[in-house]
Amino acid sequence: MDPFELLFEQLLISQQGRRLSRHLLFEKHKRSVAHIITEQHNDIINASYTVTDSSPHSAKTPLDSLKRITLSELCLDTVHHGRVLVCRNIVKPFKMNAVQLIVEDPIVETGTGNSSATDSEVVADRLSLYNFVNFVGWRSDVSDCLPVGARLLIKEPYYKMAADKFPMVRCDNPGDVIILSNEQVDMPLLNGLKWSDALKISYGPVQAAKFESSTPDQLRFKGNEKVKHKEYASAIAIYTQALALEPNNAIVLSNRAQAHLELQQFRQALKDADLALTIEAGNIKTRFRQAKALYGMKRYQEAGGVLRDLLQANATNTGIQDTFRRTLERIVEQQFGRYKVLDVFQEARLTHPPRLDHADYVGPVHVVQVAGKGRGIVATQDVRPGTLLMCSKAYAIVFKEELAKVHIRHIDDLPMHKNYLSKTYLITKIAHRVQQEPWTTRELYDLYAGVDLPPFIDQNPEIEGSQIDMARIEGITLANCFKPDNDSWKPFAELMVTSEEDEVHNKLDGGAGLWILPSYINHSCVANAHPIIIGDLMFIRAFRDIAKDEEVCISYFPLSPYQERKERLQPRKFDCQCPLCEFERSEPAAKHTRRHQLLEDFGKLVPKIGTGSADMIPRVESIVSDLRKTYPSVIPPKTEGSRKKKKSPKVDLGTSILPQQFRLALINPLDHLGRLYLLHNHREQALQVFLELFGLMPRCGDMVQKRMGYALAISSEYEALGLLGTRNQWVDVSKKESELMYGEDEGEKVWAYKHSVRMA
Ligand SMILES: C[S@@+](CC[C@H](N)C(=O)[O-])C[C@H]1O[C@@H](n2cnc3c(N)ncnc32)[C@H](O)[C@@H]1O
Repeated sequence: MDPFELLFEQLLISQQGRRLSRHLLFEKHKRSVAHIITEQHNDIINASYTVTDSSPHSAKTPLDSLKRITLSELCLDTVHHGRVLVCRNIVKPFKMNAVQLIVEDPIVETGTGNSSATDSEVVADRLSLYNFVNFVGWRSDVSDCLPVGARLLIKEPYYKMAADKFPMVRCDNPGDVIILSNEQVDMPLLNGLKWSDALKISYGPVQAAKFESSTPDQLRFKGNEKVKHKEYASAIAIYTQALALEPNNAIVLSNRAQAHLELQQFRQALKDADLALTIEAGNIKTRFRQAKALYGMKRYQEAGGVLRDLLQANATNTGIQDTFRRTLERIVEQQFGRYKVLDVFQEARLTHPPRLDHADYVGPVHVVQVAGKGRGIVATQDVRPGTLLMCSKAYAIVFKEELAKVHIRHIDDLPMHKNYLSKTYLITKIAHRVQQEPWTTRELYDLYAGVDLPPFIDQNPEIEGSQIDMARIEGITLANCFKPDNDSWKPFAELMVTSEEDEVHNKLDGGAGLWILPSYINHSCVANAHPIIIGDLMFIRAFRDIAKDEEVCISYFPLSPYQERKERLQPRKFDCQCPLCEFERSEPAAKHTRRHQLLEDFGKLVPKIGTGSADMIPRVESIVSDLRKTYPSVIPPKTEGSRKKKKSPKVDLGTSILPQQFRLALINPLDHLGRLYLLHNHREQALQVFLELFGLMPRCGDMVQKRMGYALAISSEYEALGLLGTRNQWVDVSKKESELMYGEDEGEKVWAYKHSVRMA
């Protein structure tokens, strides 16, 4: 450390706990910027989010009712309810975990021509804007959005001691920060206030009251440059400055619409395109942008109308043709629930990350109150197995492949589950979406947020401004997120407890996503519906007949023995009342204990079974035999004699769900036994085991997927025995299960595709 730095450090330490002087504020700021530049963290996505307390502050009082407070009046460790801080940014801000600025108070004009303070006496302090998720990674300069001289209003500011033991003004909710535009300088709150001349001294001829002095054209070119470099947020900020000078500039409006489209801010894009078209109605580029915005907002019919008009005048434009074709496909999906599932699968394999362009569909279901469960979903008519109940695109999603670049940075004493990369990143993504699209806040905040948070009660159909309530977003995420997985379904329910566990889980972290309508579906171990996630789309189909007004349930985890299911539900704090749970609860406790013991013994054998040693066969057979004895009506295993007859048993499609059929503890050991038999060429025994396994698995939850696999394994064994008729019968059974999962039209196609992919 050079002598100057040492001296500086000592100075800081001696000042700890006290407000930093302007000079030290600037020094500290400069050092942080230098640190960011050296570390070059721009490509790392910082997934940290932060809440100040268990319930982070977000101001609810309207601005008009707030009274001004100055920096010098702020008290430590206090949220200043009913107050608003008027301040001005005096540095190029940077972003680490938060956007960091230095702000100063205005000067009060006394009316005598004198001011209440001289420039050098004006109080300045640090302002940290957390959860400003516009930018990912670290940025040494974010002055495009918060330029030097920008005037800010901070609603109900929180003044606290930062980790470095110096105070700062901290704001957790971006909705509490108002960046004043040039036009807003006349608001009553600013009456009698003026700003010091210090900026001119530090930054040369900066106009303290203006963002930048350029012509609209200069700003447009500058904005276009930002677009070229894909810096869309900055481009929007610059176009906005241009529009402040020339509000009816149709080109700038149209360009800003394009920048919004790039950021998927469709509503803003539409607003700009609509306005630009009132000025210049015939502009094809702007009309096309308008259509794209409508498409992005899932207003496919309207988008189709605009595109049809455009095509009449521009029949050969391939871009418009392609968007029109896609729009028609979306209309069929949205209105009739007709998806080309196989195409969706292939799209998911080819798109990285697989965020797919498809419509949402709401089938014959709606949300109602369900006794003892809060809200739930019921069928609005009788539905058949395989019927698509809904298809939903994730509100936000993090795929496994995106995690490599994600980084978690610890700020406060974060609870351990926040170390779980994908959940943490998902929470910041959700916050980002709320910030970008505040009109989606209501549908998000209406979701169940866990036992500790009361229902969201803001009655506004559209919540004004962005209300980033990180505690609520966190609660909603933890209560409702699923793990994405092509062709799988695993809901994501576990909570992290220890750091060692986090380590293990981080390695297994497969991403996380939040889907709005599916979040209303309650759990049943013997669920009648099942979600399949392809890319960021969740398809939910009925697996059995569901009567009108019957509740639609999915299983939140794979079907497993009672004890395991009970443990999986424990963090969710409810007891499942499904017929299977009730049946198993009614069994004598001794049976559960015995099964549990046998499964533990089996668990210890698994590593040895993995070696494939033939010695393991009698050991597993013995455990299976003992497990059978713990169930009431055990089907006797086939005798050697009956197997010799090579008669195929009747195909049981398992459509009835009787709790007594569930001999779940047998599944895993039998699966291993079947594989061991195959490995040692005891094919007939393997066949008997697969047949039994198929019979053990009723049509619910993950069992359907497994039934498809076992039916196929059975068909291979019959083929080996030369019983081709029976083989074909089992191939058909396997395809039938696929139809349940992917629909009658597409089930067989997907089945063929999946098996060819598996073999490739
Ligand atoms: C994904 S949400 C389902 C929708 C929720 N019921 C609501 O009102 O928004 C999960 C929460 O619903 C409740 N829940 C789900 N299944 C349940 C069941 N079988 N019995 C009781 N409560 C259940 C639990 O509170 C659970 O944490």
